[in-house]
Amino acid sequence: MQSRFIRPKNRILPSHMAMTTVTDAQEIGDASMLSTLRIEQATPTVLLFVAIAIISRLFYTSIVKPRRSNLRHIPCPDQGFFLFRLFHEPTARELEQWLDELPHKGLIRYYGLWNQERIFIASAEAAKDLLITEAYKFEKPELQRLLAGNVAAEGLLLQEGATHKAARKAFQPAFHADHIRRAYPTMWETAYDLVNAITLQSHAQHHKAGSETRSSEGVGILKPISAATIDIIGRWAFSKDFNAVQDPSAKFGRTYIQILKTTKHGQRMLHRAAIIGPKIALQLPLRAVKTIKRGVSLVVNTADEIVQEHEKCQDTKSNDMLSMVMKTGHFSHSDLVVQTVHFLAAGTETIAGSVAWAIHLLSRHPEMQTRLRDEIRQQLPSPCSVNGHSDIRESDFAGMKYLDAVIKEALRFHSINTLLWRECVSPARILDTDIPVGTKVVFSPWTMGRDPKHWGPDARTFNPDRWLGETSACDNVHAFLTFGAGPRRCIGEQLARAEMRCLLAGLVGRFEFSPLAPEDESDDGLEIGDQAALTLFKIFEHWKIHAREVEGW
Ligand code: HEM
Repeated sequence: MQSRFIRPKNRILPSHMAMTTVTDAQEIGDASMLSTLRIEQATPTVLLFVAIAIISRLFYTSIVKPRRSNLRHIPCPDQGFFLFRLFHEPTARELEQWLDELPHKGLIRYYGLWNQERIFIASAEAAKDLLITEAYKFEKPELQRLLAGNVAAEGLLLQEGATHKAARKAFQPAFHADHIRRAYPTMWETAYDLVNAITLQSHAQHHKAGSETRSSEGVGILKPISAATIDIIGRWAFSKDFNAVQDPSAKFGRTYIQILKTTKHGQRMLHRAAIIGPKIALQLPLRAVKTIKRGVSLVVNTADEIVQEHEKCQDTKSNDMLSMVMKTGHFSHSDLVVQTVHFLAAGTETIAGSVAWAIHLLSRHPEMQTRLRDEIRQQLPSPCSVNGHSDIRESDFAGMKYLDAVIKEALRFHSINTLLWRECVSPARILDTDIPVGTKVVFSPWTMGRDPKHWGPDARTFNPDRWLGETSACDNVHAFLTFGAGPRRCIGEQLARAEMRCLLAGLVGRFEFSPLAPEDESDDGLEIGDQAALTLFKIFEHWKIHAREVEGW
């Protein structure tokens, strides 16, 4: 074959190539020419195959599969032409609309991202079948595993089958009421730190505004609340003082809050990531991806240090969650690291978001806020009083009916988990419908908590008094799904309720909260939070509120 190798002008060859003989060069030239030719010839063919594969898959999932579905008889809303909604995952608000408008018998069928079929649990009876009766026939689907596992690691929430049952058993004693009860002094101390942090922020604002009147800018309370939840889980579960509230620049707290907080822009990125799939999205050279990866690696290293420290002093009778779990001998070192990362995630943002929603709602209902403040001040010592913060006991909260009613109502009205997912892994039955393996099932603590069929005509109104009546607030216990139900029910529920008591009591006892722009906001809070289907991060980082100190406590 004639040599067609031409040394490119101005091209400096690396030294090892500069030694290459002409023959070598010719061969290399011929070979590279051949492969270039092959690639050039092959590229259109490969592209054609890829295009055909994508179109065939789209055709199958969008047109053939829905027509062949065994679940076609389940009522389905009109979602419009599939091509226009291919990249859209319906939000909890859309599901709520279907729940109201579509006649159904407890199940609704709809299409999500990439036109995939979903079965929506539209009644408390159906929720009972999914989460209790048939619980072990459903698992968490891959998309949710990847999204949650990326930040929260494959801990208890994402384990399945026998592995889950054994792990849950090992964790159970640490979440016993007695152990939670002991956390009250720590939680109250953290509430004190939180009140101080917000006071400082508000003073700094007044100073900046140059007056004693409240600043029109408001204060950002979400980060200090998140920091408080990090400090509490650190102290209660791991005997670790992250000091995140007192020192907002402390590395762990700052980084952790950065991973979990989001902006509207961040939410849009998350939605796009869900479209292309988190596996691919997490490989993209994006700043958000780098921030998450850096943050997660810090969390994993910290978790590793925490576990190592516990392993070194196993003899000392530490009573934190990790020590109790280690004593069961169930987990290896690496399992414990994973679970530590997991509990840091599970036990922080959920509570911070719920407290933030409660404050948002109370800020919009001053009469409820005043009633709550009166109860708090009558019943509890100020966390700022000399011994007030360390002497608190669970029994001090015993008569605080209105505080508990406000917490239940905030959890009902704004369940932090808007949508949760399952995939059928062995033939199951929900109500009178056979569910085939592979079916994606969605339940929504948010819509279920606001369904007038279960909660009465004022279901979409924030009304803590509904919990104080003689009769039950709803017609079916499974209509309150904020903590899930059955064997996968939230293991941290009692800890979360205790923490919400302390943080809310500290905040509302001390401050009067009011919205920055009442006329532009609503109880639903779409302006400050998101209805995103696929994420937990429901309140935007930049949300601000007026916080005025109320003297006398
Ligand atoms: C207001 C706060 C909280 C809310 C609303 C909440 C909500 C939930 C829900 C709905 C589930 C069930 C998920 C599903 O079935 O797919 C769950 C599970 C779980 N939660 Fe929570 N949670 C909160 C606080 C906590 C805390 C404080 C912890 C731990 C310290 C925690 C740890 C877990 C774990 C480990 C699971 C998995 C349980 C299992 O699968 O066995 N959560 N949570």
